[in-house]
Amino acid sequence: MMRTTILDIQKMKQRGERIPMVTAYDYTSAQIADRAGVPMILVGDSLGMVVLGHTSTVPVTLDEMLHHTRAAVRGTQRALVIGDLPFLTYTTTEQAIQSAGRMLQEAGAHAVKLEGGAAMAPTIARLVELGIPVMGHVGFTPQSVNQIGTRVQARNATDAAQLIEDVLELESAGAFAVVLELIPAQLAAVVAQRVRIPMIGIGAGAGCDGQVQVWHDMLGLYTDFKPRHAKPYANLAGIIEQAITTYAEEVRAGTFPGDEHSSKMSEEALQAALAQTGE
Ligand SMILES: Nc1nc(=O)c2c([nH]1)NC[C@@H]1CN(c3ccc(C(=O)N[C@@H](CCC(=O)O)C(=O)O)cc3)CN21
Ligand SMILES: CC(C)C(=O)C(=O)O
Ligand SMILES: [Mg+2]
Repeated sequence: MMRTTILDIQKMKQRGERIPMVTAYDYTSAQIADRAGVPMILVGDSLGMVVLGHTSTVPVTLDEMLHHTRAAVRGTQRALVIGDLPFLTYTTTEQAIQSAGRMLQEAGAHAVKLEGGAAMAPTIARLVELGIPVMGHVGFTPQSVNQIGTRVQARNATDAAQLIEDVLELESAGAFAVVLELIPAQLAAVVAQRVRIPMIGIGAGAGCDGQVQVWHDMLGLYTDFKPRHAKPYANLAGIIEQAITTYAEEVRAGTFPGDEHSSKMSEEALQAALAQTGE
């Protein structure tokens, strides 16, 4: 089966097909997402929160991202896997080339994502020139949480106009798609109509060309907080807790393991072994 390419993703927009994307952080989950037919998987730096237990994405390192991306890539056959570049790993074009290069060469990602608007355009243009597909990310950019807090962005006219400019710059720089996070739905819809490249929303309304959800949020696995933009399609935390509770009860009661989970040897072999131990 052929791997999804950035051209396939862009064709989806041209055909008016909406694009589902989900995060995944390891082999098993990426395998499930791939089997479900999701064309793009993001190994997000949100792993700092939902996998590593930090309170923001700021502490996440490139080595941690490479470690998880390698595992996720191994789980996929069809999905395009995007590695999120973490905080302060793309502060110059040279550093971005190093970081993105490791993401593709060492971790096997097929593209990278980085946060920022017009200011990132020269860096993105150079990465694209070198053959590295880049996804942009504007609106609420979690790596700037210490500067902007966690709230809907670009609500006033000035900020909304700036966001439109930012996306146009990213498109000109050669970004193959852009994440729009936590911006008003009407603004996201207008932006999506104005550009040829897919706009992937999270908390940005139904007018985007695609959507992205964090694995743990959409499956009900992360219970520290539930962002407004997240829809729990399952309550896996509850299901898992119940399964582990039942397991613990069965171990305590001696009803697990059963014969079907165990193996046997011949009584003769056992007696012979006991004889040899000097009984
Ligand atoms: N579990 C999880 N889900 C995410 O979507 C996510 C992460 N972690 N970590 C990285 C970033 C951070 N994100 C966040 C974090 C907090 C809010 C939040 O507190 N949202 C407010 C709405 C703010 C507003 O409306 O102004 C909320 O009440 O949900 C949103 C996105 C999105 N990403
Ligand atoms: C929320 C998405 C877009 C992201 O950047 C992440 O999961 O890190
Ligand atoms: Mg991220």
